[in-house]
Amino acid sequence: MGSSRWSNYISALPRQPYSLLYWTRAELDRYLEASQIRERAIERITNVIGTYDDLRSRIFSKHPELFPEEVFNLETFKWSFGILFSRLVRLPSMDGRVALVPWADMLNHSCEVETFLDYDSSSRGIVFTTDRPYQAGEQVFISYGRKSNGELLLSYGFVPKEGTNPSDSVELLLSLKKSDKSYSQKLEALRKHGLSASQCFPVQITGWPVELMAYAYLAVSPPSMSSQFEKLAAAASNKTTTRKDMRFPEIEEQALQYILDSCESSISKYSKFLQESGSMDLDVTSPKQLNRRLFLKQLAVDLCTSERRILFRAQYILRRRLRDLRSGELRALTLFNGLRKLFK
Ligand SMILES: C[S@@+](CC[C@H](N)C(=O)[O-])C[C@H]1O[C@@H](n2cnc3c(N)ncnc32)[C@H](O)[C@@H]1O
Repeated sequence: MGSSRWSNYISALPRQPYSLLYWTRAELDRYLEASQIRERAIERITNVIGTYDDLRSRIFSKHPELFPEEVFNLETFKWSFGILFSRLVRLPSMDGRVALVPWADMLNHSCEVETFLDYDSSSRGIVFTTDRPYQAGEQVFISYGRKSNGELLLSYGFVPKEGTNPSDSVELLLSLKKSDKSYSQKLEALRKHGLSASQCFPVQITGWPVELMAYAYLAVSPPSMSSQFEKLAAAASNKTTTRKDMRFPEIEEQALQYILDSCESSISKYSKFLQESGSMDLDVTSPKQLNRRLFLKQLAVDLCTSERRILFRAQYILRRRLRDLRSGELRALTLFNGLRKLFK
């Protein structure tokens, strides 16, 4: 490596990138059970290990003289991916191609700046133009992209302070009910559009996407609406143009209640973890192990607190809409009964 022009750069890279790639399965289960980011981490780890196993059986093991085990092993492979996930830069001027940009990748992320790295064809180099003035000696930040706290933890191993990330979101899991009379018809419509019986949708502090609403409408729609299943599945998968004004007043209340139920079940998982986290780490044998556990737990507590905060907001909005809908219905019913009495 010493002969490489990149040797100084490579030796300055962290020995263990901070990312969920380095959490064990037991740590993911213990600390991130409430968050959907756990599934993303498991998927990512499985993919990295799967890719390594595939390369080892097809190439490394057949050419050990070119790929010696002491260099091309799972640990170094994982390290390389950890480095890539935490340092790759997407370059908009090069059709979004990704690159490792030595030294520029030493810049830390701030959710408050809109400064991105990009390729500049006139100087044939990577440039970044800051969106604010900096004093000499002040730390300069860039943006790693509009990512949620969960995505930042997944790839970069840190969680911004609660309430400071305007791009923060939480994945809400919605599922078709197995007892639904139209279960198989709905599932068929979903599959046709690349979705499944359980689906995650991002919820932000400002609200939720129309795709989530379409999925909820589909989940609660009665068999009499079967002609709409296809259209709703398409809207849930973001494959339709007519979804902006999609409303079904006859099942709106059920759809909102269905989202609220999912939201509340998710909130209770977060609350359980946050409540139990105080007394979680007493069963350790070494100070090193204790330090690691406390560090990971703090990251998990920060993530879960920020995700639950978004769900609390969604819960508030949903309850208010339901209350308005129900009081509107009640007013209409009272009016109707009044008129009936009048004509008796
Ligand atoms: C592209 S590197 C940034 C440079 C890093 N300080 C270094 O020299 O290795 C990304 C890593 O920096 C750290 N990092 C970046 N921004 C951060 C922030 N706002 N808070 C905490 N850690 C941050 C995380 O460990 C992340 O995995």
